Amino acid sequence: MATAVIKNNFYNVSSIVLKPSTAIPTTVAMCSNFCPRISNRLPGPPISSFPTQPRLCVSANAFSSQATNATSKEELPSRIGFLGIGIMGSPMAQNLIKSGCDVTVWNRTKSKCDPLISLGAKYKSSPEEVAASCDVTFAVLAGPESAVDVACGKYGAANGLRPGKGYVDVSTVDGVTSKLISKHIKATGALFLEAPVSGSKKPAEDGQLIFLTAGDKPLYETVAPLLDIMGKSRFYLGDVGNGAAMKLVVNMIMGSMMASFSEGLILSEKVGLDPNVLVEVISQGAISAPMFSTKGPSMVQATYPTAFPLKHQQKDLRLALGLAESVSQPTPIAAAANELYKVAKSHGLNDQDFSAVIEALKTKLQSSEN
Ligand SMILES: NC(=O)C1=CN([C@@H]2O[C@H](COP(=O)(O)OP(=O)(O)OC[C@H]3O[C@@H](n4cnc5c(N)ncnc54)[C@H](OP(=O)(O)O)[C@@H]3O)[C@@H](O)[C@H]2O)C=CC1
Ligand SMILES: O=CCCC(=O)O
Repeated sequence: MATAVIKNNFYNVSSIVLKPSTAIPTTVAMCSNFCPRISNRLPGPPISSFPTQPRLCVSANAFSSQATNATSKEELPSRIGFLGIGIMGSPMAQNLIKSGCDVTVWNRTKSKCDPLISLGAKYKSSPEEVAASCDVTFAVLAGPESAVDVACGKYGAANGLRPGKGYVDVSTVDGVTSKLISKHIKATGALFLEAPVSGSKKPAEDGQLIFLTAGDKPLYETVAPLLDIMGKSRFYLGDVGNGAAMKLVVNMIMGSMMASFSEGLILSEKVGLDPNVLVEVISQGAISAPMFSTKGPSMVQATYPTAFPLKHQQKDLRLALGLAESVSQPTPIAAAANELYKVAKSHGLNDQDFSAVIEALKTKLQSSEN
């Protein structure tokens, strides 16, 4: 059982029901004032278009007795670094800047930093320089290799860290990689938090991400107000590796759901049904999911505007299968889904949205490749 922390209070998560509009419980509704109050403590102009949806903060039961309201006693980190300005990193950094935070950015492809620099961000030419000039540095990188390289490589962030600083890795990686990065970061005397996110491009833009954190609790408490600017809820899950594992399990389920949904859309059309009607039927029943309603109509049109790149979904399935293998847990559905994403990649769909996996099921596409 997990407990929810909202302002100074702890709640049994199962007793909290988030409903739209007037049905929001008082205790949860209190939290809608949370971020503007925090943001007013940050330097810079007040937020005009800041998301005001409720924030839910959850920590694993084992930690609930120590959990405190992070907003009541922490010193806000005044200089924030951001490494990796991609689909996710860009809107996340943008929300911090718009909230008045002092943000310094770096990206391998420098031009992607330009819009953030226009908004007031500073720029440094290496992860090392960013980490050296900031109190807390966030990283949102493609996967294990880039996350290790940017944190621990030549000119990597670890070179700029020292006691009193913190490093928060938001990239989706496996637990082994996260522990390796943690070891390097902690060897400098700095603190480490893994903080992969659930939620895609739009939730990142809207400050509605779900943070799955693990690692140094004091750093979690320090960055909590920043997580609340970028997200709608945060989970503290204990030791490094638990956040990565939670993220991989979630994305394993998501990847399998999308593959199954794709089969359903294709089959419905083949037997003469309107796949748009299938999307509508699904939306009204027990298997309704925002993912199906949001992506279904564009999948029927065979368009895949990228929110979550297909190559990253296949990476996450690969890492999830490794996680399952490490504990000898059969995951046949995820293994089959992974094969489908690999076929989609072989058709050059790497950078399309992961919903493009449906293309791997199209007979015409497959036979034209044979
Ligand atoms: N998009 C989504 O919906 C979500 C993504 N995630 C995860 O967040 C992370 C980022 O995703 P997203 O923003 O979509 O991905 P993008 O592909 O848009 O961005 C990847 C980032 O990693 C950088 N990068 C890649 N390789 C290297 C390298 N070798 N050295 C240095 N930097 C490198 C890229 O730099 P450059 O610009 O130079 O290529 C870019 O900044 C991934 O781990 C992903 O799985 C998590 C939740 C949702
Ligand atoms: O890692 C990507 C997750 C995408 C999502 O949660 O919608």
